[in-house]
Amino acid sequence: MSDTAIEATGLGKRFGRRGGWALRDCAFRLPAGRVCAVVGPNGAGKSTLLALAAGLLPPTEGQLRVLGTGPAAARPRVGFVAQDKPLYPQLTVAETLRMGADLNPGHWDPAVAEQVVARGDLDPGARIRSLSGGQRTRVALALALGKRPELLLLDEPMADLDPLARHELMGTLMAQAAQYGTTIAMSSHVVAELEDSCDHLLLVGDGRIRLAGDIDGLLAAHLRVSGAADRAGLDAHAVVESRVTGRQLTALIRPAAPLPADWRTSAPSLEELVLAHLRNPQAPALTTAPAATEESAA
Ligand SMILES: Nc1ncnc2c1ncn2[C@@H]1O[C@H](COP(=O)(O)OP(=O)(O)OP(=O)(O)O)[C@@H](O)[C@H]1O
Repeated sequence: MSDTAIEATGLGKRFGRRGGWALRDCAFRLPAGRVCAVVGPNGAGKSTLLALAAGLLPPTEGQLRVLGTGPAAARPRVGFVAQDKPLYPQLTVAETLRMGADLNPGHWDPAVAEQVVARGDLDPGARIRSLSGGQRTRVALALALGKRPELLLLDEPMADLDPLARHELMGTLMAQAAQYGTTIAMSSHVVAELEDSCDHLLLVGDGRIRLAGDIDGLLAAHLRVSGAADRAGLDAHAVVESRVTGRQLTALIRPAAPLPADWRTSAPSLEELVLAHLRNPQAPALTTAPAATEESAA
């Protein structure tokens, strides 16, 4: 089994010959067994990236390896829940799960799928078209989890779930990851929701990878600093954002040299780190790949 779930090199996707690039020059590695948050503003390219990894879209340029092979070849081992949760509206919940079993001979876990549905109090005889958005999400997640995939790609899976359902389904996902070593890549706009469950981050902005790597490593590489207003003191460091209020300078930096002794420092939270990069699209990118200890600053 490959120790890498997804690896992209020079990956680009353009829709149509004259369309703009939805993704460009993307390079990152997601090690197997990680739970990865995929974050970024609207239109950044998150759905495109997940659909490429699911083998539903061909890349325009570059390479994408999934579970040690091409995305199309990896599809039987990958569960994908798209943003619009496509299901057959005329089928019942039970028929949908039976279809899941038929489509995944030899690796279908009926107990997992039925448990996800049952916890939502869904009537197995109910037609998909009669379900609410959140209930459909539950059925789509049941299908994806029942497949017992090695890699789960989830595009905003929690967006239309109520808080209790979010909590419960996030718990189910984490249990799956812990029990079977499933790699999960999950996009969301709610960073606080990902903080406790994810250990890896992909921040996509304007079709580029802005941050990629182990969350602890990315957080450790950044410092929130404050001190006397002297921007020159920042010159030695990679600055994500800085602000002067009166005589006070505050900044989020990647320190590259010893800091002045009178600066106060604190560790940023994941939400602070992500928001600072979203507010400052020109901030230098950082990609860390644990196995290769590769680091690049663009
Ligand atoms: N099928 C398509 N045809 C043409 N352009 C597309 C298509 N799908 C996506 N795009 C474009 O690619 C870019 C990235 O879109 P994508 O859906 O991947 O972003 P996203 O990060 O998932 O956004 P959101 O957070 O709003 O869901 C956007 O500019 C979008 O307009």
